[in-house]
Amino acid sequence: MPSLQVVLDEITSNMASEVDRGQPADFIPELSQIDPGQFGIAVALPSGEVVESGDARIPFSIQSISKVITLAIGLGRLGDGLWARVGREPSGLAFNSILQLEQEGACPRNPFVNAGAIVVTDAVLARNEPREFLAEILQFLRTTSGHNDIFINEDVAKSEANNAHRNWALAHMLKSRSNLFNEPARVLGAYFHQCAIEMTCAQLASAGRFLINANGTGLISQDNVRHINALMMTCGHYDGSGEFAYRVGLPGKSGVGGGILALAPGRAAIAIWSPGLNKQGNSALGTMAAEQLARRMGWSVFL
Ligand SMILES: NC(=O)CC[C@H](N)C(=O)O
Repeated sequence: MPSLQVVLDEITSNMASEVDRGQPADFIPELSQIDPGQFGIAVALPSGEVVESGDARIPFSIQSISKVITLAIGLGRLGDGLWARVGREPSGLAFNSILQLEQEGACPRNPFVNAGAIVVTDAVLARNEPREFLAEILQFLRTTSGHNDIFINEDVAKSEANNAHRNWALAHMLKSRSNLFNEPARVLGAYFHQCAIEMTCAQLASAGRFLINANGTGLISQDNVRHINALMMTCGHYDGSGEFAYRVGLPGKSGVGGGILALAPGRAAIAIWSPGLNKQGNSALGTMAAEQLARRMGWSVFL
């Protein structure tokens, strides 16, 4: 088995020479400014050791990776009751697609497409204040990562709120179908802020360890670990989920900030960041790096 540090350094140097780095998200103006030349990777092992390379200590916007945390909290709190409001099937459509919600009724396909994530945020928010909801998510991430310096970037949250017309459409559609308890503005305020949490690769990999532990942890049951891994594998990269499973062979969740959290069950939690996105809105170099890492370490769950 090659040394993990050597493999990560090799991948970082491979990525430095990639010319086709994708485009940073353009629908959140604050994110469109970010330099696509950056690349970071960190791997957290069950022992707690974290191995990293490249820009692994630069905070980035975790965006949709936050949906994994709200799902973990939602499943813990509501159990299977959550599935009355959101499905568990891949959508085969873009993360912000409106199509299925109109065609199929109130229940979004899965908790990772925006419509489904907005429902999960609504369910976890319930009657609480948005600041209590956000404090709970930050606390979850600080506890699991062991890092207290994890914060929300208000400018990113505002930038999205002012431009996320599709999310406003989705939230109003959900409300019109009686699958939102709170008012759209209240849910989306919470949702834009959870997406605007910033973390480094080193912090995110450490936090991700709660999802590679076969025995569950104090925070989440073994069943929920397995269920969340399954959903990350089938739905975590939207209409790029099949491609990610084919190339990488690991459960993963992407965000339009260019981050990816991938899990090698029982072995490693992996965080990769590079801001340029591919056509499906997933990190272009992040996917490539995850593929190289899984192959070099023999970590694909499909052998
Ligand atoms: N895929 C993503 O990261 C999307 C998150 C973004 N905040 C949105 O709701 O559109």
